[in-house]
Amino acid sequence: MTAETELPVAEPERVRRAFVALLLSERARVGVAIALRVAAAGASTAAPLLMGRMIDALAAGEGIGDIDMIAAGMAAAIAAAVALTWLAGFTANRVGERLSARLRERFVEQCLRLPLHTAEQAGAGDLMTRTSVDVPQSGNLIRESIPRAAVAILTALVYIGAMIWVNALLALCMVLAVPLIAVGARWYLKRARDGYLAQARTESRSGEALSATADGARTAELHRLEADRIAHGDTTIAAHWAANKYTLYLRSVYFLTLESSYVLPASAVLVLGGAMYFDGAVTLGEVAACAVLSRQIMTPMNFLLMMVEWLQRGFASFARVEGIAAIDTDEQAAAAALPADGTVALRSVHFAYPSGPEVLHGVDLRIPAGERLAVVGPSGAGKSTIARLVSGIDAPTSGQVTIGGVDVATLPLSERRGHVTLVTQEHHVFTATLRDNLTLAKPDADDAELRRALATVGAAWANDLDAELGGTAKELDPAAAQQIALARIILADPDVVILDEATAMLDPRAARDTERALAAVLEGRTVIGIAHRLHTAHDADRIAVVEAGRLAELGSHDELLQANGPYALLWNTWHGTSERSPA
Ligand SMILES: Nc1ncnc2c1ncn2[C@@H]1O[C@H](COP(=O)(O)OP(=O)(O)OP(=O)(O)O)[C@@H](O)[C@H]1O
Repeated sequence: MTAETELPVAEPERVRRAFVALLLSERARVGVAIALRVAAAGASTAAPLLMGRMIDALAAGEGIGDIDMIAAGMAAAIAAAVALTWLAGFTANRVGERLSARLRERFVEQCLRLPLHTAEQAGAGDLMTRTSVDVPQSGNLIRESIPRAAVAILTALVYIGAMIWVNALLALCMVLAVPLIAVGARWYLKRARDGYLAQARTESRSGEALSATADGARTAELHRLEADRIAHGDTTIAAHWAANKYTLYLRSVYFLTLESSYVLPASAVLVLGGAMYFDGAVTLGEVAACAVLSRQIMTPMNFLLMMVEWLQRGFASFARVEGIAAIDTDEQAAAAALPADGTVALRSVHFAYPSGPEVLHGVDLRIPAGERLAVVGPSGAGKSTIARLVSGIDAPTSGQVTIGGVDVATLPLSERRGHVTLVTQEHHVFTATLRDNLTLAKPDADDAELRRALATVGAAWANDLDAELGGTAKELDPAAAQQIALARIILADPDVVILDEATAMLDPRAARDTERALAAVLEGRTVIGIAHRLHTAHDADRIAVVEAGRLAELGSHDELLQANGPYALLWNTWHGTSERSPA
């Protein structure tokens, strides 16, 4: 097993650019939501201002008619504020939903484009946590945190503007809140990003540890590894717990500073306002309006500062989601040329799995287009590794693998899929109709084409293309699942097909039947069969014997028996004689 390498987390600059690009993709709607919010905040400042005006009118002994007019104005302002706030919230939610849907779709597309070796090395836990925790959290960021934070900022700005308009000196009292908030926020922000990233990372690891233990429960039991697995689970859970506790500590300190910060300015407005009123510098109404506004400002301010925590957490998740996009999916790799045909060539190919020893030590092999080659050899010789290199899942450490004269490593994934297909014994049937399961390989295939493909692989059971398969709907037996996988190849129509243990799970008779059907279908294509049973090798045009990461022999069945080398030994052993002998 390879050591797991975590998927990357996007750098702050990339996160910023991705986020702005996402917002700009809905710029008109975002603009409307902001305008509505400014209007709503404007309407809610009118009420305290009119209240101050009313106090002054009462103090000046103005007539009841004027007071009524002001009261009516206040009622209208409150009604407008309620209506506009609702409308602004509604618009912001709709935009948020659209943006978060876009984010989710993009994430799925990026996951599907991930090179297989990257996904394999990352392990299921990392990708699973990004999907189940970070994508929803990023959705919340876009749907709730950002609109709410924007609302809070706009509202606070409008309130401060209104205070300055009433009395700049009283508005200045708000500054008293700044030092405490600044110190608290600075302390928190310095630690929060790393804290939340560590929290997400440790959550992935504990998820990975638990799912690996559950998946391999039988093996763990068989090899008495229960204690090891439990200890591993405990360690990852302890790390997750410690990371959670740390972010909780950050929040506890931060919120305490926030709570204390906003008592100061409200008190200062009353004390200073009182003194100024007795000096005749302000009216009672102005003091009252500023006092109400100073309280009112604290609601969005307080909310905004609490949002910093949500925003931190949201952006930490967004960075993990965006990290997937940062992976070089080699889609960008320019396809300088496309394969001319199905000729496969390996030149001086060396390969080592990450952090492992070299497993292929200079393999040279040329398979002309249309040839059927069987690769045989003892377990661990490197047969499957050759299959992975030819299909482009891994790139050689040195040397070159080409299809139709083009380096497989330079072929973009989408192109590569059209030229080479690797079939293993894992045949996944999706919970969907038979038609959907097949059109994965060729989206525009019509029913007649699908039926032809099914008939070619001998899937006599498959006559209803609308039948629901997979999951609880209809559990398919391995042979039927394999027929679907093979029908997909026929539809995908690649130049090169690699069959790696593709028929290993079937009983020999079924395997032979399928291979016969395949032989007809694959006529004209290059076929590389990793042969675990020698009878399949016997049918091939040529046989490559791989031993300890090297090509030991190459030739037809008859030639190799004549040569009386490793293949002859395997063949004779298989037939019950251990001595090498000519065919
Ligand atoms: N994902 C991996 N990470 C690290 N080493 C690996 C990995 N897959 C295979 N190996 C190692 O590479 C070597 C070649 O393995 P490979 O699977 O290619 O052999 P094989 O000939 O196909 O064997 P088998 O017939 O048992 O499938 C072996 O030593 C194996 O342990």
